[in-house]
Amino acid sequence: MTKITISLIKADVGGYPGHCSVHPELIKTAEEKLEEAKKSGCLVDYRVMACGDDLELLMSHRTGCDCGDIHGLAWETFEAATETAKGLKLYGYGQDLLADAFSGNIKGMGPGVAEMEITERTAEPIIAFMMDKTEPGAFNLPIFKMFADPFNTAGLIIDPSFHHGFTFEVWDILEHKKVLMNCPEEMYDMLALIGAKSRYVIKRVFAKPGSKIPQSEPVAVISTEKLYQTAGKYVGKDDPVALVRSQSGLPALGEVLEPFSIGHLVSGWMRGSHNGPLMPCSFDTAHPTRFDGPPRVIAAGFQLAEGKFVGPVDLFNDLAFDRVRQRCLEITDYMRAHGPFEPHRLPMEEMEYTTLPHVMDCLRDRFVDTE
Ligand SMILES: O=C(COP(=O)(O)O)[C@@H](O)[C@H](O)[C@H](O)COP(=O)(O)O
Ligand SMILES: [Mg+2]
Ligand SMILES: [Mg+2]
Ligand SMILES: [Mg+2]
Repeated sequence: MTKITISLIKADVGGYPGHCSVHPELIKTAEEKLEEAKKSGCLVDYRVMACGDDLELLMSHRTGCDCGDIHGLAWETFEAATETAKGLKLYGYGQDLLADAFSGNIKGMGPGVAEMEITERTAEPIIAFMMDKTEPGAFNLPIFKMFADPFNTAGLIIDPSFHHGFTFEVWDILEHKKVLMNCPEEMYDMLALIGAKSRYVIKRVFAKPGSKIPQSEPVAVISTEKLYQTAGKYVGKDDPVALVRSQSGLPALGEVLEPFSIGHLVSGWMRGSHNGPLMPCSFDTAHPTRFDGPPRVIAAGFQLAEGKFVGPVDLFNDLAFDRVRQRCLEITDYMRAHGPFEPHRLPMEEMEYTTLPHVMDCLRDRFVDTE
């Protein structure tokens, strides 16, 4: 059977008001471009979604990962949406389009990319996670819990088809290196890395030998693009996305969603410079307003049908997540009370890529030696 590729490519091409949400006209522009591509046979299917001020293009096609045509289509779609944003004088139009022209692969040009080429199973549940006002490392804890924590995923204990665990591909995003680590065998070593979430990020998860899923195909993939590395300065947060497959030899849907019941602390929020709780929310409430936050995550659930998307179901639009939302609001009050003090504000090393160094530059000459 021909494989299908799922590409989730996102960019902030303008918000309204400020960095709060995506205007419906941008969604319409993107849908028109992708509908054309579907009619021409370039795409099998697509959905356009939004989280905060980020425009999210979910596409299925048969041309594999890193395909120039698909990345070019995403780039052109973001350019068209930028024109719409410009016309409406939306805030920061074209914000994440850091390159002047498309050059074959959208990676390193500003947008975030999560792509997987898979053999579609008889029934293929897939979840697209989209975050705003945070960075790729925000996925480390939930992805770890889904695929490696038996207190989260009962299947690791009781389902023989994945009792042997999973393999994680971890990237060092500063040194541009990667390593494959097996869980549970190397769990403690892996946690030593991925606990440092601003540097080491989980890029992919693979099934192990003996699984129902081919080992060469990822079961989860996360966007790891760091905008400041492309732009050389702070131009907004990376606002990552992820694709996760589920059920039948993989964590069940409920095991995939369970890690988001914590409201774990992530960095981002106001000016990309603060720690705060990641709040799971419905599509309709993914508009970060309080202190430009708190950081949000939405989950869109689909079944694949020969590459077509059946869905989405707005998975966090469920009262079962009300209590975590309440807890996130309490944590928000508590963290906000710290104002400019750490650990609400990020530590100095992580402020290096924000606008704070410019303020520090002005103070430099005033310092004299202590005794
Ligand atoms: O982090 C933020 C935006 O991130 P985003 O665009 O979602 O990646 C915001 O908090 C802005 O940094 C803040 O609103 C200030 O924005 P500017 O006035 O500098 O554009
Ligand atoms: Mg923005
Ligand atoms: Mg954003
Ligand atoms: Mg951003």
